[in-house]
Amino acid sequence: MNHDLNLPLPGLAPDAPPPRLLLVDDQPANIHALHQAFLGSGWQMLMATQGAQAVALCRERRPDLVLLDLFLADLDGYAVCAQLKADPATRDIPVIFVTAYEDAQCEMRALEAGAVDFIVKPFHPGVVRARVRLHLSLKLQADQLRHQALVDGLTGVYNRRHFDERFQQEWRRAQREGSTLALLLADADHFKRFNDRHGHQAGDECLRRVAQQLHAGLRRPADLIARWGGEEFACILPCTTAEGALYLARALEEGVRALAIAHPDAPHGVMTISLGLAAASPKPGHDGVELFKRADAQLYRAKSLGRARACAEGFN
Ligand SMILES: Nc1nc2c(ncn2[C@@H]2O[C@H](COP(=O)(O)OP(=O)(O)OP(=O)(O)O)[C@@H](O)[C@H]2O)c(=O)[nH]1
Repeated sequence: MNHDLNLPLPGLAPDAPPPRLLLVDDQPANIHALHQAFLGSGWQMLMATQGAQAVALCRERRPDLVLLDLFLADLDGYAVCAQLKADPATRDIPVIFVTAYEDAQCEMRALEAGAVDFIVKPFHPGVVRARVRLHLSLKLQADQLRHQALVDGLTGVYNRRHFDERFQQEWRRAQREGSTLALLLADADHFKRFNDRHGHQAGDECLRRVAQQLHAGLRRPADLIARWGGEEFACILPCTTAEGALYLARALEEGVRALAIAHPDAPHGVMTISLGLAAASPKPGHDGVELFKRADAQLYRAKSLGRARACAEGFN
């Protein structure tokens, strides 16, 4: 039993899945020896005997850490590490080299290629575990910080900064692919009155529930919701026409209404939202500002028609 593996891993949330390690070595016996070092950890082990296979596994399965042999039959470890560091999807995965070459030049090259550590074979299993634990916990803590930077602290949906970035990406993608992108703006109705009657804490709780309901109501993996500010939310709906977005917006409105959050000072007696949306097939040289203006005008129309509804251009 490796007792050090039973210690809590700093940075690993209690409900998080177990960490995933990728072991890369052209000799199955070496993979077996590394694997033995982590027996009893409950961690997930992935294995590769070739460099290209290791890179592909990193892209597909996103391990939390890679233990990488220096000499492989196809790509050498430096090339594997450099490829991982060059790809935004894999660059944050820490790489530890494990090699029989106790040579300062090799170690320098490994660190220059982006490795976080260098272990010489034959290794002591306890030392490998200690180093892996250290780099794994640093990586998990960095993951948490990266995640917090994208998320709105109150509601748990994405924040406006992340929304702006993703909107630009989706806008460019729609330009390239000639597809239609819809933008949906949603605003809680008479929210000032809700705060005034129930207090800000209850207002915050209400916003959390509305945000989670909106999030749960999005149907496609590429759809994204963010808190746009205050009591307003924005959704990006890639590959969606105005008609499709209106269908979704109506379902979102019904979903929030069905939460039945008591709001005695609002016409329906419960919290409702108003939504405005617009869709565009972006042309080269156009930015998304106009789309925001058009969605905002429809939100204004929904408010002025009595709230608790969704409006889109060309639809009553
Ligand atoms: N509790 C809480 N209130 C917030 C938060 N952000 C914004 N608000 C409040 O939301 C209210 C928005 O008020 P208004 O913009 O007048 O809109 P409204 O009362 O919702 O009225 P309509 O939008 O016209 O239906 C203000 O009282 C803000 O203080 C927040 O994070 N928590």
